[in-house]
Amino acid sequence: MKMALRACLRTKPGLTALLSQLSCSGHAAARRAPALVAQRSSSSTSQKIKVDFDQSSGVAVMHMQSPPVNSLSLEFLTDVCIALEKLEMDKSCRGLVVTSSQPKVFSAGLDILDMYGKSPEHCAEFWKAVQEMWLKFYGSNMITIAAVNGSSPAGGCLLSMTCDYRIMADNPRYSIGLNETKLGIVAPFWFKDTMVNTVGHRATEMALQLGLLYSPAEALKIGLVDQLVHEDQVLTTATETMTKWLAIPGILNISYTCHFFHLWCCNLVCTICSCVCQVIAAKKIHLSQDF
Ligand SMILES: CCCCCCCCCCCC/C=C/CC(=O)SCCNC(=O)CCNC(=O)[C@H](O)C(C)(C)COP(=O)(O)OP(=O)(O)OC[C@H]1O[C@@H](n2cnc3c(N)ncnc32)[C@H](O)[C@@H]1OP(=O)(O)O
Repeated sequence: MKMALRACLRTKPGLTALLSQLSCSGHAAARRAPALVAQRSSSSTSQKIKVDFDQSSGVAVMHMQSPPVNSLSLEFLTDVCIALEKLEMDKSCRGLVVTSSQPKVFSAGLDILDMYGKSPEHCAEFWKAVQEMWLKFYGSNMITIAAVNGSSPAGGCLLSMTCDYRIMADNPRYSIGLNETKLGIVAPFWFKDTMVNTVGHRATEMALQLGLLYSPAEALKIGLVDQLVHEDQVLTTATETMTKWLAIPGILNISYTCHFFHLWCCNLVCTICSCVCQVIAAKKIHLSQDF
């Protein structure tokens, strides 16, 4: 699925342009960007993201380092998107591993504090940034592997599902899943679609209706993650796996099918509608709070 989306993006410049208009690269571009320099290995750091790029293997490792739990705030999302954009532009970068520098947590999902009591403008910007992260990872030209070295609820789970492969730490204290229902919120349909593409319809129905968080063993069983390893081995296994994937001829050039392209277009149109609705809702809430 992800490869098909990637191919769509590569072969449809119009769509790419539309996406870039939709995306929040306006505010992203205004911010500092981690630079990738042409040397064998390079390391670039924003406050919340560290990228190590090994030019000889063409593999970059993105470390999320936003304490305490890598919650996805507007600022953090923007940094992630900028870092990804930079890597995407460097054609020598063929693979990306995403992992966490925080102990016990991959990502706690959307930053709840960044959604509460904020202006409608901030909410709209925030929501756009969430969508941009999803679009950028899902449509990435690189092979992406999530090295899930801790708990990964809600938006954290979404982030990992946008990757081609997920390796999780085999620690029963960690959990992963779309738990929005348990928080009294509805997971947006494109969260749902991403999960359907990962684990299928029935497992997604159960997961979303009950707001399930899965242990690593349960997640492996339903296919939400692809591999469990000891937590000390998550990153090394991810880079080894990446090497194997990148050795497959033409891995970055898988052709797309019309079906996937249609699905992509549907998602795009619905995303625009959803974005407009969010803004309207935010404005209504704002108005009602005034009375
Ligand atoms: C009206 C229109 C508005 C438009 C805007 C958009 C609105 C859209 C609404 C629909 C959205 C639907 C989608 C939602 C997706 C999400 O991602 S929602 C977020 C869901 N996240 C969670 O449920 C995670 C909750 N956290 C945890 O389960 C645990 O914290 C953990 C397992 C991640 C880590 O556990 P532990 O290591 O034990 O740490 P803690 O002590 O629990 O936490 C440390 C510290 O972090 C704070 N924190 C945790 N999670 C978040 C978070 N998601 N956002 C912000 N902050 C978080 C926690 O409060 C602690 O802070 P303090 O130390 O107490 O200050």
